[in-house]
Amino acid sequence: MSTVKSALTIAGTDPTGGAGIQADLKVFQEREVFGMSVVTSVVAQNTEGVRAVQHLDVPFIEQQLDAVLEDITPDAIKTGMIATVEMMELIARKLKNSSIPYVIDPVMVAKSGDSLMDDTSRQVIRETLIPLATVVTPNVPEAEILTGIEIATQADQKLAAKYIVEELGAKAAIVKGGHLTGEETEDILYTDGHYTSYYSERFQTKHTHGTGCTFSAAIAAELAKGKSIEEATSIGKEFIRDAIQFSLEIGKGNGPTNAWGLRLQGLPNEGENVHGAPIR
Ligand SMILES: Nc1ncnc2c1ncn2[C@@H]1O[C@H](COP(=O)(O)OP(=O)(O)OP(=O)(O)O)[C@@H](O)[C@H]1O
Ligand SMILES: Cc1ncc(CO)c(N)n1
Repeated sequence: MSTVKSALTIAGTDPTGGAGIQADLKVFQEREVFGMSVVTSVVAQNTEGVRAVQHLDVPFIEQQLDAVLEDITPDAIKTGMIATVEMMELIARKLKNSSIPYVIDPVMVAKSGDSLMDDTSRQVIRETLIPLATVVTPNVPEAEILTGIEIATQADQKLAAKYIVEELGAKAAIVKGGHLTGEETEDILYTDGHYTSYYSERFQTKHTHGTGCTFSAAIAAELAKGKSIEEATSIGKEFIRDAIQFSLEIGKGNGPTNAWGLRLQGLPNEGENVHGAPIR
């Protein structure tokens, strides 16, 4: 029996591989958990923006979920783009009595500004999915929609994180500071009555496609390995820092994060792989 832990992502797709399901699977692989995925929406997007979206039928999403869950029990679950109320209700029904750590990245708008969740769902996610979450990882605009609190400062981030736990019923919330300004980014975790801040330098780069997906997938992977919420967030923050510092100039728009991080700080030398080992 394998001792490798597994994680399941339930999310939308990005054919350029930088966000959504594809990003999550790369992060799971890099964090050494076995990655599994259920697709909710197929998105025609690239580093420049979203061109079109097709939502899969809810009964078909259910068939995918059943196929995985009746075979393999994941050690952690992450949801990303869950665009409609019907999809949320399905996932809530499936996860209601589960004790599997569950990370919600409440994806609403892509970096390009394109909407990935309809208006009703932005409200309904509060009642359906958030109460089931082990960790919710909103960026500033998402936290504002979830809580109704305008966020401009660290104190506002704290209020919002506490609201998501105390009022909406999540076990923990991390209000990310990527959208604020300053020399550092500060992500604020609230859980069990305590705040913890996670910092990194703010890199001046436009290559931030998929940062939210990468961060939350890394946290889910660490929870799958049995780490505490605080430890998982700390590892996730280091992981996303490296993935942004060495983000990849791939595509014509905002390039993707680099899940290899420190191991690929530039292009590999000719004849070598990302580990610096010869390609045979
Ligand atoms: N320029 C930057 N330099 C360093 N860290 C950053 C930068 N931008 C974002 N981060 C960090 O990346 C993580 C993801 O945050 P962000 O707010 O960008 O997520 P997001 O907006 O949900 O991303 P996405 O566009 O994928 O939805 C957080 O830990 C945040 O602090
Ligand atoms: C499918 C998907 N999920 C999340 C994001 C947010 O980056 C995106 N661009 N696409």
